[in-house]
Amino acid sequence: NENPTPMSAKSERNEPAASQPPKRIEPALTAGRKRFFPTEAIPRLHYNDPKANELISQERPVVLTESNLVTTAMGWSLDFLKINLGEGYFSVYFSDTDKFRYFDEKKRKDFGDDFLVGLERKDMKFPEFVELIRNWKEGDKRIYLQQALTDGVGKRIVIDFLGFNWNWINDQQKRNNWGQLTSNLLFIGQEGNITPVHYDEQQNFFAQISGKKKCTLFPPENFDSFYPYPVHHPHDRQSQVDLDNPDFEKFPKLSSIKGHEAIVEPGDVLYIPMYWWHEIESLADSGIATSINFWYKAGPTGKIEYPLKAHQKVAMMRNIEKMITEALNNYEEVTPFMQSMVLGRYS
Ligand SMILES: CC1(C)c2ccccc2-c2ccc(C[C@@H](CC(=O)O)C(=O)C(=O)O)cc21
Ligand SMILES: [Zn+2]
Repeated sequence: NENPTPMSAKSERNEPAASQPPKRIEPALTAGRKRFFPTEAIPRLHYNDPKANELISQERPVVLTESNLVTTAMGWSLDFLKINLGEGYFSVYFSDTDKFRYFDEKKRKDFGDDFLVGLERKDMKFPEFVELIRNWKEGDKRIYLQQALTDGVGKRIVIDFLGFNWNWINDQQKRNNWGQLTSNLLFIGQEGNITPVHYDEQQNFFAQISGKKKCTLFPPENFDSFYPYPVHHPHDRQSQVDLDNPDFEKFPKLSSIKGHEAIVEPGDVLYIPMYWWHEIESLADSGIATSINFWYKAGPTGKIEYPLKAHQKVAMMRNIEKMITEALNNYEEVTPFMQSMVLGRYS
């Protein structure tokens, strides 16, 4: 609220001092595009609720409220950032469609650029990005800024950064035996932008600062249903399927998926467990979407327990795929090689 009533005025009018915060109106999970698969709501719990900590320790998604993880960043409007983010260059992605499929620059050399359908990256100064996003109109390429919060940012940003709820998140890192915090990335994109379904190999506390994002998650058990690109492909870790027009002939196992959904609003933190598939849609009519994520490496595996967890099998498949592809040194030989190994022998 722009002009909070001064406390004195309140007491004169004998209003209850701290009136209850307005009841949160649950945004209908049906917001966003229609889906061909069933979904269930991701639990939404107070960040100190023991049940929340239980879910995190079980590597299951949960939306945490009231954590104040990034409350000091709530004032990071575009104008504020223009003044305080610093003079550096920022990575801005452009897409011809509403989809922003991640690509690994390092893997582009082997694949030329034909895979890069309508996606490109430009480095620019923040004010230029602000101009673009403010003057955007239907028909323009969509834009998405992604930038690591590292040194080089202005001192106001550093102060706000130091004001994050590090006590809580450092405690989470310790109690769950996670590895190091690898990065805090700042994301600023338009309403309607979609990051298609993919998985990351890190634990992620995903903090929403402005706008609403509809997050649809699927467990690592669904590895077979999402048909990820080959590991050496620039779209490694991304699913080949398009959830908006599914090709059930090419990807038959897609028909049996069930999503876990949440709409995160400013102040919410979504725990995206490592290896969980996730698609993230910046909801229309919710304004510019700003998020900060906290990516943690996995901790040491410790004792192997059977049966193996799905994400452990995903890690194994990745290693085997890498070894075989590199050893054969020929992309085309991978399928016949692996078929010879198992067809008629293990099946
Ligand atoms: C789309 C974009 C800007 C991009 C383009 C090119 C290369 C990488 C990426 C990339 C990586 C992560 C995100 C944040 C988030 C998704 C979301 O919030 O949209 C997410 O997936 C996560 O936090 O794990 C967004 C992007
Ligand atoms: Zn991700």
